[in-house]
Formats: sequence, structure tokens, C-alpha cells
Amino acid sequence: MVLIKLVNICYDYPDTCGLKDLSLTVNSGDFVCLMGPNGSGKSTLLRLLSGLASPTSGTYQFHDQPITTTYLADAQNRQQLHQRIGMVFQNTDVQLFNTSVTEEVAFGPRQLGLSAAMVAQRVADCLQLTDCANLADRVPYQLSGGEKKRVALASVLALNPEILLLDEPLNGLTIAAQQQMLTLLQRLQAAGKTIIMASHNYQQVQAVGERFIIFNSTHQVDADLTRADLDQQPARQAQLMTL
Ligand SMILES: Nc1ncnc2c1ncn2[C@@H]1O[C@H](COP(=O)(O)OP(=O)(O)OP(=O)(O)O)[C@@H](O)[C@H]1O
Repeated sequence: MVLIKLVNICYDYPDTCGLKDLSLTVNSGDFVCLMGPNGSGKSTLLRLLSGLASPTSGTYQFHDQPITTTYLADAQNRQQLHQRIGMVFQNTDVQLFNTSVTEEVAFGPRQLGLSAAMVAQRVADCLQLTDCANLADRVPYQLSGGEKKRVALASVLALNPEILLLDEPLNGLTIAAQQQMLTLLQRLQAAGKTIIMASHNYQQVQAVGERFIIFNSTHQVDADLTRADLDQQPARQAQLMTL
């Protein structure tokens, strides 16, 4: 089932291009890695998909619903989109603002109007899933980089989104923590989530990604390949290793 359809998307910042002529579809259950050099447009695409920005031109549909500026001007539509498409930011400090990890993870479900018992259940489930139960009473701002990433993911999962957008989720993590994060993402995919993850490190993601969308330095998609495609293209793999 097609979840996301982008046609001829361009996004311009005031004095530079962010994305150029991007068309793609994402199906339910995909595990997509957005690859490309610094500044190629990966984060810009994630911001558009999450509804934090609207394209300068082109169309974005989610479940056949056009996600337009007018659509996003409605607070209820925005809230619904944010519930269905969760985003873990590259800099998790921008999304962690509560006084304890428990409060952080409870914030979203409370906003949805869930009962106190359901909120508590979701918090417990998501803390356990992300291995954060031991952090429940800590202040998010004071956590380590890797802990912050897990808490940010827990707070997004608490909304039970269909799609998870992750911007460089492995950056700054130890090898063991990277593996833990990738295993968790694979489990989430197996549980039915669609994963779209930006990375510039092919070595880190090659084992988990099933589809690789590769941007070039002019903010365009250079290639859209399955893992099987990539296995047949050593030159492309070598190029990805040097991003
Ligand atoms: N807030 C902004 N204002 C102006 N230009 C921006 C802004 N954010 C990104 N850009 C520009 O848009 C282009 C795409 O940037 P983007 O952050 O999407 O790239 P990226 O592939 O995620 O890079 P990185 O791997 O470094 O995170 C770059 O040329 C960048 O300089």
C-alpha cells in the first residue's frame, strides 16, 4: 500500500535550494535509508514529510490526502499528521523539553486525550521497548547523547505512528548503541512500522536498509535502489562508503 507519494517536489530556502525535482513513493512497511553528502537534502525531505515545512512546488500526498499549506494551516490536521508520522530529530535537544523522561514520553499521549491509565501503559511500554525504563525519573536535558536519542524515540513511539522519520539516529552513538538502535528499528519494522532514516554512513545502515534513496550534491535523487540492486553494484557501494 502506498503511504507517501511525492511528485516533482522542490524546496527552496530563502537563498539556497534544499530539494530539487523529487518524485518518489514509499510503501507501508518499507525501510528506507536516505543517503547523500552533507547538505544534499535529506533533512529537508524529512521536514517536508513530517509537515514541518511545505514544498515550494510539487505535490505531497499521504494516504492520498494532499498535504498542502492550507491543509497544514489547520491545527487538527497538523496534530493528526504528527501523530501518524513521527520524527526523531538529528539534534534531540529540540524535541526534549519536559522535566522527566516519564513526563516526556507521556506528553504526546496526553495531548491525544488518552486516559491516565492508557498514558501510563504507553509510557511503560515505550520505555521498555527503547531500554529507557532505568531513565524514567531522569531529566532529559541531562542525559547522554545516546540516551537522549532513545528517549526521543520513546516519546515518538508513544504516539503509535505509522511512519518513523529518523534524522541521523546513529550519530554520536557507540558501536554497541548503534547496533542496539538498528535492532530496535528492525523490530519496529517487523511490527508494521514504516521507517525512513537519513544517514551518510553506508557501513552503519547497509545491513538494515531495504531501499536506498541516494541524493547528490545538487539536491536531486541520483538513485533509488533496493539492497539487492546495490549488491550488484560494487562501484555504487564504494561511492556510498566515501560519503
Ligand atoms: N534552515 C536553513 N536555512 C537555509 N538553508 C538551509 C537550511 N537548512 C538547510 N539548508 C540548506 O539546504 C540544503 C539541504 O540541506 P539539508 O539539511 O536538507 O541536507 P542534509 O542532506 O540533511 O545534510 P546533513 O547530512 O549535513 O545533515 C543545504 O544546501 C543546506 O545548506
